[in-house]
Amino acid sequence: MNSKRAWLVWGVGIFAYVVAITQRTSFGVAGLVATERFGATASALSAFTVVQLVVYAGLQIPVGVLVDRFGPRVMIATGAALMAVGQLQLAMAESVPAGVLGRIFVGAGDAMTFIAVIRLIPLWFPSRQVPVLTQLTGQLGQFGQLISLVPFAFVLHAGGWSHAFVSLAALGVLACVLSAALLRNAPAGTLAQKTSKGMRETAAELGTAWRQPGTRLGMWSHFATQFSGTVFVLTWGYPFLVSAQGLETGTASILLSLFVVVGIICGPLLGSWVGKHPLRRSSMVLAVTFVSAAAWLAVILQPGPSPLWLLVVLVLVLALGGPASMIGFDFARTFNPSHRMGTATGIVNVGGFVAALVTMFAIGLILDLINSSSGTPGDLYSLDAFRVALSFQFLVFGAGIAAVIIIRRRVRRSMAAQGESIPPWRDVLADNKRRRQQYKHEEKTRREDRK
Ligand SMILES: N[C@@H](Cc1c[nH]cn1)C(=O)NCC(=O)O
Repeated sequence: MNSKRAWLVWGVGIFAYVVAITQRTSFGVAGLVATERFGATASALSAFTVVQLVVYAGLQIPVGVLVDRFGPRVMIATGAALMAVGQLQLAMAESVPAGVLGRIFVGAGDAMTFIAVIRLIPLWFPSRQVPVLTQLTGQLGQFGQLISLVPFAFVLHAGGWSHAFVSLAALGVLACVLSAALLRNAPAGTLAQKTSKGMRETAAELGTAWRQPGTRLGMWSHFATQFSGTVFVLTWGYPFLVSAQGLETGTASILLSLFVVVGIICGPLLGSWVGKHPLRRSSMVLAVTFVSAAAWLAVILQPGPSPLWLLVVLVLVLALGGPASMIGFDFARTFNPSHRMGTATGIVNVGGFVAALVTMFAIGLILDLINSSSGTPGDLYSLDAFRVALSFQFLVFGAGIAAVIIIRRRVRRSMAAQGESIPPWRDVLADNKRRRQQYKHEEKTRREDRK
């Protein structure tokens, strides 16, 4: 355990996840070019990403079961190969259906990657390192967005559509070859756990994982915290910043790349906060969700384009949703036995992506409705249209907040029935103050003893 081999396996897993995120986010950067290439309306354009995410979200639970059966190596390599096929198809596509077919392959391959990479960690590392490495995996994977935003965008604008997507296919082939050659499901001499559950047993496990309120708290936490940032990065963020807010494309790319920086800085901080306050995880979820909704409100209520500082604040707050959504996986891990973790993780991961795809589709639809009813077609991405369309998010924020509050009451009731009660904030803060004072007092005594 924890040998050079373990780090190599983790490194290759991270590389495969970075490549998956690059494939996932590439279409968001290509959105404006795609509008011209396919002559697509806003809702047809969002169909590319919506279909991709439907496939991704729909495959989460089956993939969890398959990872248990066949191990992460096959799943990661197959996922990378599928994404390469999808991007090749997109490179050649000249119609909306042909392009959407490519994104279906990308969504399917992407669905296989994160769960399988996460599954490698407990097989190769001691359990005390698992939470931190899981958070780091989630954050490091987001570097894939930077690849989309900088080199991919460069090739797209300099070399054209086909070159850009063929390059992404080549990256997928590289991830596939490296995964097949270097990944191992478990250290030599360890028997990788394989299950051979039948359909009925698998369905029963799924039902048990779903009935566990902690799993649903994880799913709704993922739902509430992740969707807005995902929508922003994958679809509407770039056209909103460039066409509606009037930013230069370079400035918009820099703003989008802040997502990665915030994740890398805040992920470990949030992880350590969660470690110290495991009974306050849902409060952190609610705080991040409220702040995201407030930042959107401030931007949408601006009479004209927002000042750059406000857009930076919006991006920073939305970016916090990524690390906060990892709290959902923490709920899955701590409320389920290890043999049900894959299924529970799959359920949690569905939350944020379902919320994101409903939102991005609705925004596209509203933009089209406004455009077709305005009598001055052509200004599809105007600021006023975006202000109306983006307000749809408040419904989703509201649903997420309500669901987290309701389900956490259930979780707390069942914890209380098992003798574990949640101390009020007042007591926690008083306890922290008392501990700080005690520490200061001990330090002072030690210093005086040394004199
Ligand atoms: N919560 C994300 C990962 C993340 C971390 N920071 C920003 N995003 C997640 O659900 N990942 C699943 C995946 O397939 O990427």
